[in-house]
Amino acid sequence: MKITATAIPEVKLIEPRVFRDERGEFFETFRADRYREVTSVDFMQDNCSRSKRGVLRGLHYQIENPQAKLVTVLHGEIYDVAVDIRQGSPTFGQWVAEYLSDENRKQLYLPVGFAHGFCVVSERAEVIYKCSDFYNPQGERTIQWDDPQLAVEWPIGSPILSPKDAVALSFAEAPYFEMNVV
Ligand SMILES: Cc1cn([C@H]2C[C@H](O)[C@@H](COP(=O)(O)OP(=O)(O)O[C@H]3O[C@@H](C)C(=O)[C@@H](O)[C@H]3O)O2)c(=O)[nH]c1=O
Repeated sequence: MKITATAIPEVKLIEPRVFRDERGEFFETFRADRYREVTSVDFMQDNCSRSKRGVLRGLHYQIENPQAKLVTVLHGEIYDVAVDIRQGSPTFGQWVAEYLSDENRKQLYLPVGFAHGFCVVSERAEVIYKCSDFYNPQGERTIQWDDPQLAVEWPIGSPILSPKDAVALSFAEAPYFEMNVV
């Protein structure tokens, strides 16, 4: 397993060891001892979503139960984005992105204090992610995927959005985290 810091060093790119043979392939999506190198959070919830090409989910975060996330693609390919919303962070307002797929088997780890989103660049994508706290619908916030201040360079235009994501907050009006509490 290879762990690489991204341009925002707290966001890590993980390349698990993939065992391929004539039957197919095998890799560990998570194991507590090895992933301690990446994070010491305790994961509390696992999620799975399936989306079609052109879908964009995000940019989401929880304000009351902030969630660190470990993102894995089971099928297809996504462009996965992490935005630093920790006020006082040297990389506040910056973003990093990685292509995660069932070919490259890369995973992305986002600590608490980041907004998360992804878009689907394959016919379908099935994504699983571990979260370090529970989902709370009241505590969820969404920042506009195309906020001009953030200027995330998405590989698709005119994405398919949920009604909630279509009326998201601008980055300027979104609540942030304090760097020292996350
Ligand atoms: C996220 C979530 C949703 N739901 C429900 C609420 C809703 O009826 C349905 C679909 O929810 P959403 O439209 O919010 O799903 P989605 O747009 O996929 O939301 C997710 O996006 C990615 C980018 C993230 O990082 C996640 O934390 C989460 O915010 O599932 C849960 O029951 N538990 C959960 O943890």
